Amino acid sequence: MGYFARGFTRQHIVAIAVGVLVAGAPLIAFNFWLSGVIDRQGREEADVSARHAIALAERRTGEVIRTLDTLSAAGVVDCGSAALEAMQRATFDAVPIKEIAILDAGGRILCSPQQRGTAIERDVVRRILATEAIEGAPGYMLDMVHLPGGKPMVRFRRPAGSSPNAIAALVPAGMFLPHVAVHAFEQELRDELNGGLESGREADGLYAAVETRGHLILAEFGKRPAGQAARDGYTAEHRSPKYGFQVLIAVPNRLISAGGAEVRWLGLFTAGVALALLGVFATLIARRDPHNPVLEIQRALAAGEFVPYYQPIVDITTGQLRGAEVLVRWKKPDGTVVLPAAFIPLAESSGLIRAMTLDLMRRVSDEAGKAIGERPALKIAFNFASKLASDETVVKDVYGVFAKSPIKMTQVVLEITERDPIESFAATRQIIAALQSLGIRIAIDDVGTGHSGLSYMLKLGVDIIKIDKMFIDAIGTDRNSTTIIETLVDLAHNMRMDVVAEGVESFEQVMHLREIGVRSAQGYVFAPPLPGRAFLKLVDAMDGLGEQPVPAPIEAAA
Ligand SMILES: Nc1nc2c(ncn2[C@@H]2O[C@H](COP(=O)(O)O[C@H]3[C@@H](O)[C@H](n4cnc5c(=O)[nH]c(N)nc54)O[C@@H]3COP(=O)(O)O)[C@@H](O)[C@H]2O)c(=O)[nH]1
Repeated sequence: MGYFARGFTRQHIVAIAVGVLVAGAPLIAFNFWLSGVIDRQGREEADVSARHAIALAERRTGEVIRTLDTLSAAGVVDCGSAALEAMQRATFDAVPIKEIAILDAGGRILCSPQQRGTAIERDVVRRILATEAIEGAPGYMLDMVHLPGGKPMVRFRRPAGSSPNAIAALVPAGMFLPHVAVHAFEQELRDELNGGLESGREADGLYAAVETRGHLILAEFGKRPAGQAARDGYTAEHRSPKYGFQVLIAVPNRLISAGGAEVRWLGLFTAGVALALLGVFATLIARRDPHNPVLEIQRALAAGEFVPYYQPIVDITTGQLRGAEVLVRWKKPDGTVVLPAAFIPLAESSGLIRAMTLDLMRRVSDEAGKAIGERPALKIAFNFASKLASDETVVKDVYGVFAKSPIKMTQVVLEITERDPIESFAATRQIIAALQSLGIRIAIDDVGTGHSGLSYMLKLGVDIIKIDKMFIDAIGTDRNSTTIIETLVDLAHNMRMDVVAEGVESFEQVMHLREIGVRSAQGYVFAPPLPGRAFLKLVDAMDGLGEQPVPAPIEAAA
């Protein structure tokens, strides 16, 4: 109890209630929807059954009328042996007819192939309950007949030729409403109906009837619902356009819903399992390790915690600002600033580097776009992971950023490092060409540190080479490094490429680089990577300076 009291706060209870609601609402909605579908289906089935029953009653009536018409036309008007034989054959051929008889003008049976004995004897045991003319069949009368101990019968009768006699056919009432007429019902309904029809017992709330327009009931089972019972169910009614018969099938709602019980349970079970799986999935997502570094980067990216720092690039022959290299920093909400070495490798391996690079470009455009755009001589360089340089869709994205930016394409430099191997030389070459066609320039970064070989990298058709700090550090101490730098500078000049020296930390290095013909350099001797505001101040301050000697170092801001 103590644990419960301590462990569950109001928020927990609200969260659980919300969870139950969120999980339960779709189930309730689904159940609601399913009930609607089942009810609609049940009603449609009742309608279909009623239409079947009407079709059947029409077919049977038509068959009886055709048979009697044929006999009458063939001269079957009395009790001669030929007439009796024809009546016997017709009884055998017409499925619904159980007996054909010749009646006298008073309606008494004169003879029938199925009946032996005198007419008087037969009339004593046969009772006429009701009589009505048949709509759509001129000259025909319909009698409801009761046989002793037998099932209810329907008798069709017409004049026998021009004689005063009549010819009549006896049809069991059940022929107008057999169980096949309701075959479309769900199993439960079928059982009810069949049970009702075959056993004679009252179907539980289910009612079906075929009646004439004058409400003479030809066949029925069940108890006709009235009042509330009628309101608590659905009644399908269909009328025969030929003979005016009407079929009524009344199904209580209880049976309609019962018909779909299996479907409902199956549906609810499936929906429940799907929701449970969703729940498990959602829990797993919620429980994902909050310290997963890739998720952390993803979150920080969405929160805008990756910001650009700008390291100035200086013309060491004039002292003018030539532009800047953008270096990303992770500014955490607690104020700590994380250097790229701690997250760039993971951003690259997880694929987040693309979003990060494009985000950085947009931020630079927002923050320094105006200042840079107003000074066309300034260039802005971005580190461009070699993975990105082999993805052709990136060209469109980079274009999308700078097409809307005050920074012109011709001011943009993308630095591809020599340190990482190139995944596909052909694709990279193509993408570089596409970027260059926009006016963007491409630099090889960290030259001298990779395994690809400079000549291989140069085949990519780049515009700038950036000499790595490693060689700059060795100026004045290692002759080989100095020779390598001189060779690189010569090579670059011969190939009409620009050279930028990186990681320049001393005035001696600046002097040496200037002597061997290097014009652009970046390094702590001028400035560390600066946050946006400091960089913009520097851009402003450098405006007034004409051709000046190399500027004095600026204090690192981060
Ligand atoms: N794909 C991307 N990679 C990026 C991005 N931003 C940075 N990086 C990569 O991280 C590497 C390390 O960057 P950083 O820690 O910012 O270091 C740079 C400078 O701060 C540092 N530097 C510059 N001048 C000096 C100096 O005089 N002395 C000294 N000790 N260090 C100096 O060097 C790094 C310059 O990097 P680069 O020119 O790119 O080689 C960095 O190397 C990038 O690969 C990014 O947005 N995307």
